[in-house]
Amino acid sequence: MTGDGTTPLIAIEGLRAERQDADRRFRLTVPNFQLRPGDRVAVLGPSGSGKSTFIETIACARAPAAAQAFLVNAPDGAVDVAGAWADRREPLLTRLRARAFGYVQQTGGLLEFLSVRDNIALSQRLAGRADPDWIDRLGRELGIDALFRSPPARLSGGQRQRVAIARALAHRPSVVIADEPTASLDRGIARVVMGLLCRTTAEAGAALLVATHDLALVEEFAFAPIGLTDDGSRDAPDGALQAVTLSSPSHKGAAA
Ligand SMILES: Nc1ncnc2c1ncn2[C@@H]1O[C@H](COP(=O)(O)OP(=O)(O)OP(=O)(O)O)[C@@H](O)[C@H]1O
Repeated sequence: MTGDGTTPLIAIEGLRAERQDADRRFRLTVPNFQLRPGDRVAVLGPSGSGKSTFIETIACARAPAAAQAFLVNAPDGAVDVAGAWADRREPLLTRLRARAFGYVQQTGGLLEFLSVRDNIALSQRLAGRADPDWIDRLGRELGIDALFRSPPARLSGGQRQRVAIARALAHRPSVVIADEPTASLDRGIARVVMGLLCRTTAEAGAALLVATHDLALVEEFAFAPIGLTDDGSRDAPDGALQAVTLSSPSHKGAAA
C-alpha cells in the first residue's frame, strides 16, 4: 500500500551502510528510497541479506557509511540526517528519534528497571506527548494490560515484543519502523499485532516500514514489498565486499 504522492517523510539517495568484523565486511547500497505518509512497506530478503542493517539505518540507530541525501520531514521541520551524522549533531538525532519515529527493535529493547507501563509511557515522555488513555487502549488491544505493573523480566518473548510495539505507537509517531515485529508471536496474535500496526498508522496518516519473513502477513495487509538481494560474495575467501542493492520501491500501484 502506498501513500498519495505527498512530500516524503523519508527521502534517501545513494546511501551505503556497512558492518564489519575482523575478516569480512558487509555492505548494503540503497540507490534511492522514499517513504510517504500512508505508505506501508515490507523489507524482504533471506537471513543475513541486510534487513536489520537497513531498518537500523533508517531509524537513525546506525550511522550510514555514506549518503548523498538522507532527509526526514519531522513534525518540527526537515532534518538533514546525513549532515547530522557527519557533524555528530547527536541532540538533533535524539530529538528526531523521539519525535518522528516509533521503532520496534528486533530484540525489543525494553528497559528492565521500568515497569511495562512505564516502558510504554517512556516514548510519550520523550516526545512530550502524554496520553494515558491511549496507553490503556494499546494495552487492551495488544492483550498486555494485565502486565502493566510487571517488570519486563517477568515477560515471555512474545509479551515483550507486544510491549515494544505499544511503546513504538504510544507517542503517535509519523513513521513506525519495526524489525520483525511478529517474529515471537503465534499466528493469531501476529495477525492482531500487524492489524494494529497497520490500522494505527493508517488512521494517523503515518508510514509503516517493517522487516519480516512473514509473506502471508505481507499479502494479507497489502504491504508494498521491497527486496534485498544477495549477490553471494559475502563469504568470498578474500573478504570481498558483499554488494546488496535495494531496488527502489517497486510498489507503485500496489493494492491499497
Ligand atoms: N555485528 C556485526 N558485525 C559484522 N557483521 C555483521 C554484524 N551483524 C551482522 N553482520 C553481517 O551483516 C549482514 C547483514 O545482517 P543483518 O542482521 O542486517 O541481516 P538480516 O537480513 O536482518 O538477517 P536476519 O533475517 O537473519 O535477521 C550479515 O551478513 C551478517 O553476517
